[in-house]
Amino acid sequence: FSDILRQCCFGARGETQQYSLVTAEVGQRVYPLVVLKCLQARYSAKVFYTHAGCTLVALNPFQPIPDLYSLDVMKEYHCAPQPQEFKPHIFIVAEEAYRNVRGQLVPVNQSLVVSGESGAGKTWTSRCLMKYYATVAASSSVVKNQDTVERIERRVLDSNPIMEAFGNACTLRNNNSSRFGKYIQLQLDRCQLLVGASVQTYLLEKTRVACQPANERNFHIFYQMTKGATDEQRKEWKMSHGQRFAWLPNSEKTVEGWSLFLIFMHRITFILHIALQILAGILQLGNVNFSSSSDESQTCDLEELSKDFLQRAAELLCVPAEELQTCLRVRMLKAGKQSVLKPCSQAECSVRKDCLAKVIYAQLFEWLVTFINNSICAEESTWCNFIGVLDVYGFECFHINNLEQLCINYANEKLQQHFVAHYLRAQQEEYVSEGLQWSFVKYQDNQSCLDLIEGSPVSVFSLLNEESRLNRASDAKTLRIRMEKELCNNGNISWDKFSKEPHFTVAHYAGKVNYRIQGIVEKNKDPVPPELINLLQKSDNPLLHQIFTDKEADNTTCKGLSKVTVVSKFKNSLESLMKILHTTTPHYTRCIKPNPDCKPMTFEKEEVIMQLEACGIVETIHISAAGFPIRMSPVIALISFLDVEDDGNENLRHMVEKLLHVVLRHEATDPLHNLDSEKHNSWVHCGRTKVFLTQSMVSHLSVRSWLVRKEVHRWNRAASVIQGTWRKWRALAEAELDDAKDLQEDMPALNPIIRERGSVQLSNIQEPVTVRGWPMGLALASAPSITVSLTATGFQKMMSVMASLNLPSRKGEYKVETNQYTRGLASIRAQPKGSVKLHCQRSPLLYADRQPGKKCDVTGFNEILLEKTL
Ligand SMILES: Nc1ncnc2c1ncn2[C@@H]1O[C@H](COP(=O)(O)OP(=O)(O)OP(=O)(O)O)[C@@H](O)[C@H]1O
Repeated sequence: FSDILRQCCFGARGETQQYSLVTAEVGQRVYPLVVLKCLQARYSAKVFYTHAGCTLVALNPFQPIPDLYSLDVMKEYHCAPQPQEFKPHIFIVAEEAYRNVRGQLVPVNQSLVVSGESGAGKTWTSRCLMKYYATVAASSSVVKNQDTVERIERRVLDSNPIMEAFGNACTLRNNNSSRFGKYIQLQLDRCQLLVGASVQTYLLEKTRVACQPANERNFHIFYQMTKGATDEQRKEWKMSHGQRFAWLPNSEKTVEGWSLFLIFMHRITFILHIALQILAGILQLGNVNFSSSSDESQTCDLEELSKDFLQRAAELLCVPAEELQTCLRVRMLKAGKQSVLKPCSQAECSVRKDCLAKVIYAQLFEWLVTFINNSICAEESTWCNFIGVLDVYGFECFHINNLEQLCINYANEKLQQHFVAHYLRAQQEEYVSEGLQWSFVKYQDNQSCLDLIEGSPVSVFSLLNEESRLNRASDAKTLRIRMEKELCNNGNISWDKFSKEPHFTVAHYAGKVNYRIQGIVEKNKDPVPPELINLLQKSDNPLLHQIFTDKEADNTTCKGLSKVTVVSKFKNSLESLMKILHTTTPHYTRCIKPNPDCKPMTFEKEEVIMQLEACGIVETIHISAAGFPIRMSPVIALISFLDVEDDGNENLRHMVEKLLHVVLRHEATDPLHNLDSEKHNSWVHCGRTKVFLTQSMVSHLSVRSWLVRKEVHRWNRAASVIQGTWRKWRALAEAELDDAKDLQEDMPALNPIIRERGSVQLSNIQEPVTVRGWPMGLALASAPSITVSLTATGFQKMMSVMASLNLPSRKGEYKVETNQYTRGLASIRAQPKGSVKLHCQRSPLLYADRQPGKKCDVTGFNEILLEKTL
């Protein structure tokens, strides 16, 4: 957590290693809010990337940001000796992974996990990463082949628009939404040059082919085809002029990826032409409608216009029209070894038509991925390492959630578990390297939720599969009762018995989600009538014939479509993905969508906080808080806690530890006074380079004399921890100029903080504020606006310090010359009714409504440093 705020406040990782955020007396609830505020402040300052521990948070600006991803910026990050000291950027993640490969650190292979909800910027981020590698890992010595062989980097990048055309669609949440997950493996040779790539896809939303949610669209490729077809192609695709397609709603909108499609059409190979012909067949199929039949024993008739559409579909799919019609209208029932033909109802005909379109599209997409892989994948002997980019759907929770959401959220649970394990390990490693004797109490992970979904012997998946195997229509209520009975021991599942629609609720790490049971088994079976497969296998279209015949040999897909359920297939592919992830060094990027309407520069807090929870940032904070969330260098600890300077004493850290305990024990008014020292020992640890404090220590420190009731910036925390008093502060303030010089010598380390000030926001430090001179001064110097409540006495003391500084005064007015750190001219002026204002030429510094006997508010108390140095 300290990392988060360190980054939130100061931008670059590592830059202010020795400082940490200390939020005193804040419950865990407050942490995400602090993160939220920081992200908001950074967003409004047009800073879109923020490091949060081992994660990069990427806020979507929803507008092009000039020069943020330019070639020069890429080079800058690539060539920097310490890129992590630059402003947070996706290129830091990219470069870090690349350097890991170059350094051959084990595990050498890397995974860049990009997640977030729809429209958050995953695809954009993945593209940036790929462009980065295509640039920095490009071979400069391929010139010899350049004329004949397309450079591999280009080919990898060019495959993107093709995949997006087939797999992306315009949805309510994103005009260019990827309707599948993907893991792109960038293959590097011994010299870490990009020599190839391969793509693995997950869970294509094939239902979209035949059924588009209201106000959404079908896959881009269909619109690109209908808009871009030449007369010749129209003829080839049997599209009449101005023909409307039932499966292409909202055709009037602009077509995504249009210009890229034109390029694609130029380069298209013969086989892709054939693929487009199949797609044209699907479109014609979508216009086929059946009328209802009054007699169940009779087949449904085709509507008049549909005859022509069916004929065209059959021709494009290269299957006999008669057979196609029969397959759609008649189903085959098996009774033992006998088969019986039964006419389908109108609704069943429609389901079969949709099913045909879906199975063709899904298989075609799979074929396309293989086709692309064949063109970009390097020979195994030529590459030795890889960097994988995983672009997956984020956690989803809609009003109605179906099997698709269950699969997506299950994948997210898996990734979250992987992330938490990695994060815990990283934390643990840091403690070990710092020499801390401490081990994590087993963290409450999400294993029980995963057990609920995929575990054995009984789980949601196992029950769904059992139900799917039964040769009968499934009944939602019965399934719900069964689930309730079998899964009642798992605390992650619950039911609302009074709900009209049978459903179950899963408590995911990111929140509870209700899943509808109605239709879930059918979706899981995803049945494809064998008649349809037989028909496609007989197709004269070479591609269609090939993909469906090949699939027959592959028992897990086509033939097995009736056997291998959706959840089993998904679970298997996810398991292989996890296996790969486990063998790589992961890097996490969480994309956040700052508003649901994709408006530029609009930050809606509720939206963001939900996503912070869903992407596991909140969880990370909790894990961090379970360890030592506060870290500071011994120097700063000394400066902050005691009046000790870093004199190079080799036992510095022991001294700090000792002194810290002394301070803690001798604070008479502090409740820590009554606590045994054993406990103290577990709260403060001095590592090799940093002092570590636990969260509980922060809470205790904050209880009374160091009471800090709201979110407080780390500097104030340091200041309030200080044992000093106004008197001491005054003494310091009165010290000779030498003292000020000493201070200035110590300043270089702190200067960056002062320079970086601007994102610090504080409110309400309650009395008594124990200011012991310059750390507080620095704290204040680094904050542009702080509200501090002081007692009237405290205020008077401050005034007397002012007076003791011999500030030139006129009647009721003090003038203060500021020093190099504060710059500007300040003055304290008596205000009517006893209030006092401190003015500064550069910014209003201090405002106090002085109400004798009551607390006063002092606003903009940010440049007190000047008193000290004066
Ligand atoms: N860094 C960025 N700078 C400018 N615009 C961006 C950036 N990231 C995202 N966008 C904008 O946001 C839109 C949505 O982003 P993107 O398609 O990457 O989302 P996604 O997370 O992949 O969504 P989905 O899951 O629906 O595919 C992009 O089309 C682009 O206009």
